[in-house]
Amino acid sequence: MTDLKLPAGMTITAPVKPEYAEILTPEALAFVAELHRRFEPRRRELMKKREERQQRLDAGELPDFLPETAEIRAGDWKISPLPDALKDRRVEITGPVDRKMIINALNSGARMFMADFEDASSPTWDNCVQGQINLRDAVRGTISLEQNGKSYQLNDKTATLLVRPRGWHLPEKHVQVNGEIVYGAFFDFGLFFFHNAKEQLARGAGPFFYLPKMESHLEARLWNDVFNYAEDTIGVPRGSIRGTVLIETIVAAFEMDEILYELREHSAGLNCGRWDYIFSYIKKLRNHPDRVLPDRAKVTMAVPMMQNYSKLAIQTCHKRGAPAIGGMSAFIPVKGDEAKNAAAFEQVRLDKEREANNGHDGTWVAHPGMVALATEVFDRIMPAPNQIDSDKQKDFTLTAADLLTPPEGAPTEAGVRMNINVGIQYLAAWLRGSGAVPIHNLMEDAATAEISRAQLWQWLRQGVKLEDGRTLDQNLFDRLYAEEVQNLGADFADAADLFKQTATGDTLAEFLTLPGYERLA
Ligand SMILES: CC(=O)SCCNC(=O)CCNC(=O)[C@H](O)C(C)(C)COP(=O)(O)OP(=O)(O)OC[C@H]1O[C@@H](n2cnc3c(N)ncnc32)[C@H](O)[C@@H]1OP(=O)(O)O
Ligand SMILES: O=CC(=O)O
Repeated sequence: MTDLKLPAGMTITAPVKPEYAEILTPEALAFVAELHRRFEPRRRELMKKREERQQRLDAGELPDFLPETAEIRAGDWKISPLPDALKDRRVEITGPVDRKMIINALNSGARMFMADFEDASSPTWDNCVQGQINLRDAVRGTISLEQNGKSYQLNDKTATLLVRPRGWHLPEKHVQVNGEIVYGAFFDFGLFFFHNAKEQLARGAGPFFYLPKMESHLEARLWNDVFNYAEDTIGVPRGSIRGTVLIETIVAAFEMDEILYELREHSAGLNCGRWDYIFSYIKKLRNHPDRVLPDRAKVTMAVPMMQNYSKLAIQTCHKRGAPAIGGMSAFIPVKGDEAKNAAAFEQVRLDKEREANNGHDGTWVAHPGMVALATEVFDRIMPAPNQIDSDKQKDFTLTAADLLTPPEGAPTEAGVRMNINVGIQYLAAWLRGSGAVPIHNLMEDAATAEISRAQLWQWLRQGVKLEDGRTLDQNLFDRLYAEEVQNLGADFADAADLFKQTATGDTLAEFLTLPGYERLA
């Protein structure tokens, strides 16, 4: 292991492999330390605001458009013009920062690749630092790999890179400044930006980011201030950084204009992060008996509440000259079963056609096998590079209730069992260091696992009536849970314990990845 030269006040409590020193350089760490010193107090204040808001929601308040920002919503303004590299984003593939996946994603034929330190990655120390090494090599076009007798290297034509750092809530527990933990957002963004921004600009792209899990425009303002500071510090022009904000909390859906406005010099639009959005709906409205959702499989993008969310994002973005990117269908190719495979492709086709017809400017896919299909759909429905200037959704109107009215239907025993089974299987993989896995032929990541455990928590708390008339009480839950755990077997004991803690605790844990992180190396 290697001794690093650390900036004053910084400690690192994890093993540093020799190659990590190429990323954890004194200059890069000094930059991360300064991000922490300047911006951590505001990050904490914003987390406190989240708690206060939750208390008001728990007491019966409902999210709504903010009266104090009405002028911004009514104003006539646009985001800065998009750089050429971000004008056509018809298909974006996403994946963890694993070396092989990065190469495969960049070669997949998708226009863009979002490399994910968030929901698709389990934030072990090694994943986070090795991920930075992988991305550094990807930016420079030198990434390659020999694995299982196969040689991986980049094609001549590759996707444009976007990076999703961890959200404001996730700590990087191995790094401290003056005894305070440095947060993952500062660590991931800081290291990536420091090492790659100038190189990316020189290659005709730029430091492009996806910004996850924000709950208000004030959180977007903090990112914008971080971006200004970062650009000035390394000496690149203002507006070099472009961030696409995931609208993936029910509260942020009421601040889309305001979020674009805060980031207007750095914005690359919005994305409908549907899975976290559903999780957030459950979490934020957990105390509201009239806002209980049916089984996860029934909360599709076709239900009115989700259609309204997609259309509002499109309308808001286009009014501001910004792209509105669609979301992730969890269907992935099914091996060894033609009929199921065809059904998965059909589901993705329907989802992408709905998005393109609504007016989205691009979409997400989880797997290289879905790139050609999504491209064919967008090529057919969106002949121009994007739909920003189209009239689709121009006249769309909605009320707060249209975003908040849940779809009809009661949960089922099968839905309860599926949430337990998938949640535990996912957590077992996450604890082993994999943040995205195929389970029952669907892509599962942290966001989908959050839905599983938050639904169970809310259903139990509300004593919900199942479709067959029985009440989901503790006795019934305990029986179903015990049966599912037994079916999974002893290897899943640790994950089952963590899952139960986050699905049945006295209070609903904010994120399952927080207690989970305490168990990670
Ligand atoms: C809700 C949200 O936040 S969505 C965004 C975050 N989630 C994600 O990004 C998930 C992305 N998807 C994945 O991670 C993967 O597709 C999984 C884990 C679901 C399935 O992966 P696998 O089990 O490896 O699938 P499969 O065996 O079919 O893969 C075939 C090949 O495609 C590659 N592949 C699969 N998915 C991806 C991807 N997203 N990016 C790059 N390569 C991929 C595999 O590495 C494998 O490559 P190889 O043949 O060279 O070994
Ligand atoms: O991050 C994306 C989502 O769907 O959640």
